Amino acid sequence: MVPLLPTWVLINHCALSFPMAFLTAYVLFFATLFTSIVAYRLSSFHPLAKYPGPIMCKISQLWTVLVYSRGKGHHYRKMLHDQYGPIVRIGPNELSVTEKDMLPYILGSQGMPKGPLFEGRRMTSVSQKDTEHFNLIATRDLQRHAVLRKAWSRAFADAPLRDYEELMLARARQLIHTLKTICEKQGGVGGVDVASWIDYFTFDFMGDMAFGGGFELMRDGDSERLLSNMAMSLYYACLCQAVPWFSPVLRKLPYVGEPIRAFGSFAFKLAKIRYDQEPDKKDLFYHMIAAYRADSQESPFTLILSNSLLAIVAGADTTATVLKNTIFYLLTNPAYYARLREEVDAAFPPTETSALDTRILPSLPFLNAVINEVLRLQPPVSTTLQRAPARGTKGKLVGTHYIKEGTHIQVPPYVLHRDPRYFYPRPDEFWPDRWILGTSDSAEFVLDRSAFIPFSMGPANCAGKSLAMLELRAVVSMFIMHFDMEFGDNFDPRVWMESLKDFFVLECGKLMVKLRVRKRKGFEL
Ligand code: HEM
Repeated sequence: MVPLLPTWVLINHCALSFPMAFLTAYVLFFATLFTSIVAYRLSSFHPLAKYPGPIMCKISQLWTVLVYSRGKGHHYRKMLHDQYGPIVRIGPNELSVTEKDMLPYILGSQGMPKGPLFEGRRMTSVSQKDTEHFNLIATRDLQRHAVLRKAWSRAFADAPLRDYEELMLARARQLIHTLKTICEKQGGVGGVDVASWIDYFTFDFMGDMAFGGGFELMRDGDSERLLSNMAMSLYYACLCQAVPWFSPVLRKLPYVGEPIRAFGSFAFKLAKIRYDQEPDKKDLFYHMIAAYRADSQESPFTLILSNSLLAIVAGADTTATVLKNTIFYLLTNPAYYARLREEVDAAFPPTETSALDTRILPSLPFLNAVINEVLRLQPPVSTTLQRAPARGTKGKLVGTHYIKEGTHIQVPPYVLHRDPRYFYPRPDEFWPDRWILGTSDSAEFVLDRSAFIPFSMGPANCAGKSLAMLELRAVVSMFIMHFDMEFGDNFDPRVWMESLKDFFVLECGKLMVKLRVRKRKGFEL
């Protein structure tokens, strides 16, 4: 409407025809609007004016979209912090922080609710008002988050964990058995893309855990293209997270939105099946519904539907990434691989014929050091832990920094974990021994566990952390026990590193490995 006034002026005073006047008025209007916005964002009046950062970031979020579309957002963020320091302006209204003393005020119990990024990531077309349809991770309202979180937390208490452990070990045995069969068929040495098999395994297990079964990727392959639909959905979610208003538009686009819709209808189908029939074994939703009923009158179907995608994405992809990277780092460092094998073999001596005893695993120092080191160097959620002052509060004091409502903060674990102030020496290198040397902050050695946040921290930290650690320890140990591994012919570690893409969850490429079944007594599957 506003440009109609200059249109009238141009027609009457400059003798322009209506179409020319109309066009000129619109061009002038938007040029003035954009110039004013850019001028304001770069001016000293902007609430984030005092923070350093690249000019492109200060001008528009579209710059961030461009950077993240290439998958190297984690490298870019590290470069920004190396250049500008621990607090960087990474968007017109956004800061990135690696100052660990500020973490409790951002992520911790004195912290803030989730930021707008979580709206951009939503894969289903749920309106802003239908808050009961948001899953846990996408819920920005603190009270609503607390209700949902209680259900998730109860579903990960000790007793439910034992139920999931049984399911996880059954699937892990299936994975090892399948890989052994491949080795036999290939004359003793199986050349396989371990990355795909790990994806199949984590997906099958999440299916068992969340829906009482349903996926058989290890057995049947991925004919429904679940993994590629999930990967594309994550990619689009990653692009939209910086521009949440674009998310509903993108979902509706005919070709581009197809994988998101396919993945959404797949989750709907599973949720429906799960709602209609109780599984034989107690699964995630069995425990969640029981906990939820005590606090809410809402239909369990809504709970299942809204959280089903979250269970798969949060549980399968993250754990798979760490498993793949653990195998990668071990094969790149044969001395560490040999040391880990020694430790695992000693813990489960050849006379032992029983299956893996998971109770022993948390006490194996090198196993845990290796896993921590992988989580440190390649945290699956690398850069985008975002929080913002609660709506209507005007702002929040974060340490000594006042953050106004309408601006937000991200914490990038990838950068924090490589900060020499917290991990020193060799902050960028795979050096598991730092976890064995222990906590210290002398000039020669620093290991600051309070800056180690692969599972985030505070009230919205990873709900599945205990399960993830159980799974990581067990599956890594089983690979070590049952196989001799080396990289496949022509495998180039640089290509692997290049394949790691920060699409909000770290994505990986192919991991070609030669597997040889170990000739060793014991270790029954
Ligand atoms: C190594 C594996 C895993 C890593 C590194 C990891 C990491 C994380 C991180 C960093 C967050 C916070 C995300 C944010 O605030 O943006 C998170 C949240 C979450 N994770 Fe995990 N996760 C892993 C495995 C799992 C598993 C196995 C589950 C089980 C299904 C799970 C369930 C969740 C849930 C439900 C949330 C949302 C918590 C909330 O908003 O309160 N995660 N995870």
